[in-house]
Amino acid sequence: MSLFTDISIPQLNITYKQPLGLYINNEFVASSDHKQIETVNPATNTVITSFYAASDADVNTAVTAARQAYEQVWSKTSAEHRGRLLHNLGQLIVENKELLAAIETLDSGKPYYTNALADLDQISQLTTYYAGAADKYNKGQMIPISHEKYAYTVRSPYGVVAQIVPWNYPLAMASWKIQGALAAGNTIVIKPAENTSLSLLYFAQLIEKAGFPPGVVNVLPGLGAVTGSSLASHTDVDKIAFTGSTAVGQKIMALAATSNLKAVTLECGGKSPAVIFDDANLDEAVKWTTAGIFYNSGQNCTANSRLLVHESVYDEFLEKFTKYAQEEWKFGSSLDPFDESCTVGPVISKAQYDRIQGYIEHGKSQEKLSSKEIGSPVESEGFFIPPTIFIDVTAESKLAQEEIFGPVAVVLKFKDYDEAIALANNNAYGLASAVFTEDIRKANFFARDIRAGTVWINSSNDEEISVPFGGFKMSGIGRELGESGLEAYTQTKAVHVNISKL
Ligand SMILES: NC(=O)C1=CN([C@@H]2O[C@H](COP(=O)(O)OP(=O)(O)OC[C@H]3O[C@@H](n4cnc5c(N)ncnc54)[C@H](O)[C@@H]3O)[C@@H](O)[C@H]2O)C=CC1
Ligand code: BAL
Repeated sequence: MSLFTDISIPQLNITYKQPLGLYINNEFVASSDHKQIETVNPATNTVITSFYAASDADVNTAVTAARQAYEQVWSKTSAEHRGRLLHNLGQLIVENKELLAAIETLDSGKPYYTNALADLDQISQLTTYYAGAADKYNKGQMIPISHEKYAYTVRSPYGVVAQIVPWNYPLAMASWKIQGALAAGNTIVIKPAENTSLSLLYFAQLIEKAGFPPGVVNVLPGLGAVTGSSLASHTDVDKIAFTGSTAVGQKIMALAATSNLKAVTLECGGKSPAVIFDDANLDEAVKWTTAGIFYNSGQNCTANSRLLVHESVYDEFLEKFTKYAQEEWKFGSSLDPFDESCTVGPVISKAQYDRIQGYIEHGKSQEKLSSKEIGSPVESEGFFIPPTIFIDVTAESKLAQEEIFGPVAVVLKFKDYDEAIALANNNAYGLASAVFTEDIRKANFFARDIRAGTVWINSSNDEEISVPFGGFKMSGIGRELGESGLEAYTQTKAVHVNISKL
């Protein structure tokens, strides 16, 4: 199989050259065993192309390249220069914005105009942030001890870091990891999700163009259980950062522990509550929470998939929510994510489609829950699931406890603050939360009492790249974005300086 292929996207009148190889030492190569993975367009369930899948041997080759690059070049590169190369990368991202977004839509099914272009805007913003941060945040401390001794600390990069990312925000999740790790002075081996590798493979070409030396960033598409596991257990990888399901995060943490006790950052699953109190601005709450569950077809780890509503406004909220969602969150006229009217695309795969439909069927047939289909089911080869809400759900419901990761929310009722916070915390996850109230004390009591890594007050899912992101409980370990995105890729070295004369 060739290392490149031409791909056409007629909806945007684009034809481009798609890399299909592993990206090691700033060049594309075939996998050692020539194994390949097919990637499918989720809107049509048709094969787009196949690309090479990295073997254990390829992982070792890439890690060796990253190690040599770190020891011989990158560890001797100034923070100012790292920032300058990231600035170059940011300019190339802007120049390639529309094409990168189009590849993302083709491969993941996310709507081009409302989602993919917005992902690229976030990527540009965070690249600029880390380009500027590289020579500013990695400072240590000077610690005077005595007349004849002082100490200082240094924020050292880990060295070679492995990164594994999911399919819901392919290039954004990769950029959350790559840009911070580079700014902090590490070299990288990153594995995209097998069902959405095309955008990162195209993006890899920008690495060399931006001036990064060979081996600084290596991109290894491949199967999670093969390439991913190999990275997690490799003894010459100093740190691994993962975004994806909690179940896989636990496997990775175990491999990290038993291999070489490498450092770990885990961004895992969520079942985030949005709590609407009786004094909430309901129109605002509806606007934010419909986006909070239906944006990206609900494939959002911080999706507010549990709606907890005070009993006195429950019926009014449900009526407003349903009406607004029917108007704003829909497949569009042609079931095409490239259509400007599309705000809800297909879910990523047949496997995810079946998994989500399983939850919907369970809710209806096993738990006899009432549901409202915001949109109508469609006849399509694609994996389109209409936005759905289940009402009058109890805390013990399978649909209230487990992550569905699709355009499906559950609505629960509460009578007072204590019941609301108890319901909100009654879950194994703790990634994010939202609260809607006009009472500043109640809002801050909630922010204090909720066990979640992110709290949105009178909004939902409006991320900021300068604000730390990560979860409590089974939602993960560590933080990304903002200064955390640099701290996560450095470790502190303490130097004691004795100037006494014995
Ligand atoms: N906290 C966060 O920021 C995010 C969390 N997620 C969570 O991820 C899940 C959905 O994404 P998926 O891609 O299905 O997750 P997943 O865990 O199946 O896959 C994520 C990545 O892990 C890799 N992988 C799979 N098995 C592996 C193994 N045994 N060893 C090493 N790597 C392996 C996959 O190839 C992929 O690149 C949901 O639970 C979602 O909430 C997704 C995106 C962001
Ligand atoms: N919204 C970005 C975190 C995620 O991947 O879902």
